Amino acid sequence: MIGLHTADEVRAAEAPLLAAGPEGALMQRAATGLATVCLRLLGRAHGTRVTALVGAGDNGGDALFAGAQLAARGARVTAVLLDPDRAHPAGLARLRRAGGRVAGPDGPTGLDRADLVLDGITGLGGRGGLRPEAAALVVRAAAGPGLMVAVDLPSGVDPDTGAVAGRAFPAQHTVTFGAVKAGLVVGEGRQHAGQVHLVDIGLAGTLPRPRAVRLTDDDVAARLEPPTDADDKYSRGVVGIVAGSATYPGAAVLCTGAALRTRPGLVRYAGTAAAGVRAAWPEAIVTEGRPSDAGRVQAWVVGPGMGTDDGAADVVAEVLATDLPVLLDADALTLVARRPDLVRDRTAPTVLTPHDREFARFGQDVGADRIGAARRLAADLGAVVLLKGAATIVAAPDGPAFVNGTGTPELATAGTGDVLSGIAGALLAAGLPAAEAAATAAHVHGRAGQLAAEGGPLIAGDLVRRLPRTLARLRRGSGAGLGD
Ligand SMILES: NC(=O)C1=CN([C@@H]2O[C@H](COP(=O)(O)OP(=O)(O)OC[C@H]3O[C@@H](n4cnc5c(N)ncnc54)[C@H](OP(=O)(O)O)[C@@H]3O)[C@@H](O)[C@H]2O)[C@@H](O)CC1
Ligand SMILES: Nc1ncnc2c1ncn2[C@@H]1O[C@H](COP(=O)(O)OP(=O)(O)O)[C@@H](O)[C@H]1O
Ligand SMILES: [K+]
Repeated sequence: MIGLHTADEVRAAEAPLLAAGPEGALMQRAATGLATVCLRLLGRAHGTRVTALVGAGDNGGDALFAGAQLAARGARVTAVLLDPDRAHPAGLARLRRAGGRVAGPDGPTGLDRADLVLDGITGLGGRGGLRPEAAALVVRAAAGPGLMVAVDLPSGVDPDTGAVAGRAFPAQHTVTFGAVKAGLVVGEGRQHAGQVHLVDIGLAGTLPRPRAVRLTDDDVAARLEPPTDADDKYSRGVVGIVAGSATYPGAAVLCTGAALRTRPGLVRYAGTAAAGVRAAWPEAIVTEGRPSDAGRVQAWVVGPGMGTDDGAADVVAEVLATDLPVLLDADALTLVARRPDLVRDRTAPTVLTPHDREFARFGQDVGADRIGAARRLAADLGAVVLLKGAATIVAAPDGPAFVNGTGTPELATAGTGDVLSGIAGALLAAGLPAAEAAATAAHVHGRAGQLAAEGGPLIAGDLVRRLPRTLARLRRGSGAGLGD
């Protein structure tokens, strides 16, 4: 698992190391790591042109020291000082000694010919939207040809939430120090961070247990155990699905197919799309009746495409009255938003899987702090909330939140959410704790999307078809060609 940390946690972890000295040692580690990544990205230093945007804090110090290292290897480095009187003195001296040039924002910045731009305007100390002069420099940098590399985090991105107020540095790479900041992997911060490179500056022993994490392929593989000799179709977990309608069987077909393809022990379907499901998936056990007619299951998935009429409301209430894990999606979310006590009163686990508009039906917009928003709704309802998005969040009333790291924008197509529900339902039925089932499902779903997108634009059914291969690759190990 990769820990995702806040600015305060990183600062607290740095404190004892700073106190133990020697002075500047941490910054040297950071700058060396930064210069090393830049060299790798440039291929060579000699003859390249680097412009470092330098604010008045230690983030600017990192950029100056790294710039000095690149200059010492033959790069033509220009440091653009936003606040010349306050630029990190030792870093500035080192850059000058190494042959680097220094300019103000209105001087010869070299941005129009740079091979690489280092963004050292603000890091952990940045607050609110970038000030006008910094924002203008970022616009000029983005218009130039240089590879955009953020120091610690893109200036203008909130380190904890990923919120961007106004403009932020649109990095292609972010070299971050000591720990991955949560703001780099969620919301707008994720869009601005590009590829994140973590430089070890020795904080591992002093960082607290993270309040947010990202699962790796290996973490997920460990939660996807294949069947053993001792298994039978019941022992692998029976999932029950209530979705779709006679007129719109699509959601039911996708959801049932995804559950079958994730953990094909047994899938039961109850609802008015029975004919469509039966035709698509003869392996499922299908009833036109109510959930109570379906036979025994270990977890329910309720909602995709089922409608919001009184009949649907009754079915949702019936399922929530069981003592089984229940996943609520789509129309079921609309219904429980009107009667949240149906969720609050449960003792068995409940998972809600809203996108932003469905989330808002519970009374508050998601806003810029997506992890915080998911946590708040989870605490309010006493349930697991999977908030969909480019980086899907899973939060429970307690324990760490999960920020998903897989997926592709190609997933923004109708029906992919129905597939996610089916995958998650199968993992719930298999007995995974609710938050882990949801987070594992989001990871698998994203990997299936990446695999499907290799063949061009995808439709939701492609995910179902790719699930067996996705699961096989994950189980074989992360070196099996499903890179980030
Ligand atoms: N501590 C350590 O040992 C290590 C620290 N490390 C590095 O230090 C970084 C933290 O440095 P930091 O604390 O000096 O703050 P930093 O990110 O440079 O920002 C402060 C500057 O930004 C300015 N500013 C603020 N908001 C702004 C805005 N909206 N728009 C424009 N400007 C704005 C603010 O201006 P002021 O308010 O003072 O006028 C001030 O000048 C950290 O991210 C990592 O890179 C590493 O070397 C590892 C070891
Ligand atoms: N830009 C994007 N990048 C990555 N994943 C996305 C993006 N947009 C949507 N997704 C994913 O696609 C799925 C869409 O689900 P949902 O909105 O419920 O669709 P539907 O209701 O049509 O099934 C979610 O898993 C979401 O995380
Ligand atoms: K920065």
